[in-house]
Amino acid sequence: MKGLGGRRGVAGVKGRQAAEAGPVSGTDEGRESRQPGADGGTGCGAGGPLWVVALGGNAILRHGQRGTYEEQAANLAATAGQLATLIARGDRLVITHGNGPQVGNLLIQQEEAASRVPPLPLHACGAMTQGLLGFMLQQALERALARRGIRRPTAVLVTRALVHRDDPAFARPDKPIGPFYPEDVARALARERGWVVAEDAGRGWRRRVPSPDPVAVAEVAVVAQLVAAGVTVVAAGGGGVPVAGDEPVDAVVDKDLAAARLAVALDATGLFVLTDVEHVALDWGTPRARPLQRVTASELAAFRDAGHFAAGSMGPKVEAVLRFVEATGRRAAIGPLERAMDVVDGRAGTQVVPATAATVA
Ligand SMILES: Nc1ncnc2c1ncn2[C@@H]1O[C@H](COP(=O)(O)OP(=O)(O)O)[C@@H](O)[C@H]1O
Ligand SMILES: NC(=O)OP(=O)(O)O
Repeated sequence: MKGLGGRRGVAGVKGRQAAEAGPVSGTDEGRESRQPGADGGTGCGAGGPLWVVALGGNAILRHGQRGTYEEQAANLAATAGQLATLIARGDRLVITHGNGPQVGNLLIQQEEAASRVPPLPLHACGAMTQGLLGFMLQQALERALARRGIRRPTAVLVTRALVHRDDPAFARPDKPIGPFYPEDVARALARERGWVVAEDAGRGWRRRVPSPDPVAVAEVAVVAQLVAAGVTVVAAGGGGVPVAGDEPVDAVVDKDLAAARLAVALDATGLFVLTDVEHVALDWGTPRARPLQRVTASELAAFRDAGHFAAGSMGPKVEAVLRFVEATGRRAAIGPLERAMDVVDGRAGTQVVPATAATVA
């Protein structure tokens, strides 16, 4: 993976400097890095800035929806519209997406039909969700681009996330999957089916499964080749199928952490985690809650260490952007999906910058 590139940005030195300057106005960052000949030697070739974008659950399934195919296709059409605006102006995208609701639902289908058809294990369900959701995103994206008169291929890669077999996460299931339940129903399911359940960020109770830390994304070199060929790539969907050594393991990897691994390995210009809140908040869920608009990585790390970000929801997102900013010295952000371009351009969300002075709003 080292061979994919040195510390020069995909966008070249000028583009990197623009990216490091933190939130930018308009599309200066993109214009800078779209100059001919810009090639950071990453293996991703020349072109516009390369953003790794992690799509949160609401990109595919909104809270309160049951998760029908039609609901998910409609949500993805809206999501694709946001992403198409970026592609249309020349930005290059590698996209990861969540699968928590879908993989949990699929696992229930395995369990409840087990007397009639052989149930498939969790990691197989993860692979299936990668294929299906990637396909649905691919369809939506190519349609959204076609409406703008743009023909740009999208490739969906079934991707593996390399994990350690002795990761402590296997003993401490904390990844929420599947539907939300009232507490009493969740506790009854835990008793009857042996599930681990816990409350999820004030929204209800959910089943939890282990979520080992992705050490690397196995197919990153292929992702780089596709990007270099001008292809928009959907990879590490659902965080990637977790594999320890050469064995798949039953777990669900966090897609934000997988996105950070991808972004660092690809030497991406920026990492953007798109979700359903305007900002990351301190003292979230309390009357003292206040949004973070622009922070340095070290400030954000201090807030993390003080316990501001919940495991299984905001915690991994914060960890992901910190890893990217600390490893590359470039900007990352967490912000609302419906303002994707503003988040990318530094006008919305929580902008995380390397070391320059940042104001905590
Ligand atoms: N400190 C925080 N600031 C903002 N949101 C938080 C915070 N802690 C937990 N959350 C919750 O995290 C959710 C986003 O996490 P999650 O639902 O896992 O995202 P996604 O499915 O979009 O990847 C928000 O909708 C909010 O309910
Ligand atoms: N795999 C994963 O991180 O899914 P969610 O984003 O839906 O939790």
